Amino acid sequence: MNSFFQTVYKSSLTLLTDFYQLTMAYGYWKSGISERESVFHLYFRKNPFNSGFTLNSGLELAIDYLNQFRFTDDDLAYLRTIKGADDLVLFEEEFITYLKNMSFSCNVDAIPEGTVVFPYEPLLRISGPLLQCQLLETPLLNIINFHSLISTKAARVVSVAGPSQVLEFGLRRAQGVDGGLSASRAAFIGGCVATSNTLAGKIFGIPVRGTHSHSWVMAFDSEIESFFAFARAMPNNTIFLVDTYNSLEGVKKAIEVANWLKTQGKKMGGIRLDSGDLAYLSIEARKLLDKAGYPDAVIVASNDLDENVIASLKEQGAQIAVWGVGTQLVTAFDQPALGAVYKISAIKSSTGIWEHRIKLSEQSMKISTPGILQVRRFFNKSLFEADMIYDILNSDKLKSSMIIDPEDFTRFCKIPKNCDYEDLLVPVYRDGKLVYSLPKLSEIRERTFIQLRRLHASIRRLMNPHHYPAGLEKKLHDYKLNLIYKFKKKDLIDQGTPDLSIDM
Ligand SMILES: Nc1ncnc2c1ncn2[C@@H]1O[C@H](COP(=O)(O)OP(=O)(O)OP(=O)(O)O)[C@@H](O)[C@H]1O
Ligand SMILES: O=P(O)(O)OC[C@H]1O[C@H](OP(=O)(O)OP(=O)(O)O)[C@H](O)[C@@H]1O
Ligand SMILES: O=C(O)c1cccnc1
Repeated sequence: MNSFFQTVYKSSLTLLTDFYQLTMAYGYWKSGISERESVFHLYFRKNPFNSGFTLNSGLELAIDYLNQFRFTDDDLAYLRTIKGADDLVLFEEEFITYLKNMSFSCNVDAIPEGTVVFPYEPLLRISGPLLQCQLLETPLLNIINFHSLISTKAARVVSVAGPSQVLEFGLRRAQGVDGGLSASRAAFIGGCVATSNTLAGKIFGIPVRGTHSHSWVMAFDSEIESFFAFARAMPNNTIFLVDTYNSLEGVKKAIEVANWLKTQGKKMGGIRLDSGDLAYLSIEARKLLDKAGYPDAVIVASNDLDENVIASLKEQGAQIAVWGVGTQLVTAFDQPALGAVYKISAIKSSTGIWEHRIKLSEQSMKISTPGILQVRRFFNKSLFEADMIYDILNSDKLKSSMIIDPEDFTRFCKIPKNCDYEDLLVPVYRDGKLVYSLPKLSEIRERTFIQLRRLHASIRRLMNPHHYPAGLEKKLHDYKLNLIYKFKKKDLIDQGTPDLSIDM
């Protein structure tokens, strides 16, 4: 892929961040701590769509963003124009010069795209100068939140549709230009076989597919004339939309054209249904096509489909080989945002010692996890068993095999014995240099399939899925709890709350 952002936007995207990131950057610089080494993690707290998993994606676009992360003269000229309340410039010239000379120097570790992930697991770990890490909060969230959301939705749709294919048809109802393009890429990673979005095909190399619209049929004096014209124009791409006037009558007309195509040595591709009772119509259409000698002609269905409608149609015995899914998929209709956050979890003191940081909240789910985190996935030959979030500064003492739910410490479990394991976050940048070799989009999509196969079916099911065990390693949990008590309930520690030892 060429740079997606530069292809589409042709200018710097460094200012694609919330303004408060720049005011904080200025504040760090004024306070003399802009270069202080710090660690941030990007993670979400709840799987979307009541799903049992989330499919991680968007890393390549995050890399694309980071590769261009520098302030251009244009960006700086704009910053000089921004004024405060008393009409004085906000950013002094020396700070502008600091930004001009800034070059990306962070370490980035990330979970590869196409990996199944779970709440509280860091998808990205950014460490480096405080000011740089801070500025990156908004764009990284923007990219990863949307991408992972749509990939997860696509994985759900594809999992119920399988083994039939899913085409992504969403561009016309996507949220804007990037909403359409990013969604096409994310949907492909989630398992769609192709997109109707031709620019996404060009930029990302996703296969493009398409049928024709109602306007095509309506532009001719009769439906059959329109089918013949389409067949003559493009005899190798003949899926006829049959529902403009009457679906089953439309199928009969498609069969007439198929008979003609046969005389030309060509085969009709099939038909598309786009309204009415898709179960009934597909079953009847299948009978007509089979009877006419076209058992290979595919039936494509579209019309506001999502994973639940597809599951219901399959239960009803619908004879649909290809599903065209648009609006519900690319807008993540039932849950339009993932809600990942980006929090600082450690900072080096002026004497070079790592100090942990924690964000407190009345809601336990919103309390951040301190440390420099990694995710260890345990698995047996066929299935993923459990994920452990641990602090790498404490990894040599990783003896405990207990994980504890970050939201509810009464929920814990032991990692089964004799599992293999792998650490999910892999190096992507070292001192600002890209050290990750980017997989092809087709490889990412393949990874999705393999990853999903390794999740127990009860975790993949659409409704009320089983909870995959993913939690904090016991020492990290104890340490976090201790910090919470230290900040909030110092008196409880004095009374001897169980197991609060910190020896990190
Ligand atoms: N057999 C079925 N079972 C469950 N849902 C279905 C079935 N057939 C179609 N649907 C879905 O029901 C929703 C509404 O279908 P409906 O036929 O009302 O669509 P429509 O666009 O109003 O059709 P029409 O153009 O005929 O008015 C769509 O999401 C469609 O995919
Ligand atoms: O329903 P979705 O999942 O969003 O899938 C895309 C929809 O877009 C098209 O409809 P539209 O009425 O825009 O054009 P058409 O004339 O091609 O049907 C297509 O026929 C689908 O119904
Ligand atoms: O090719 C199609 O059939 C198509 C493309 C976009 C939206 N709806 C249908």
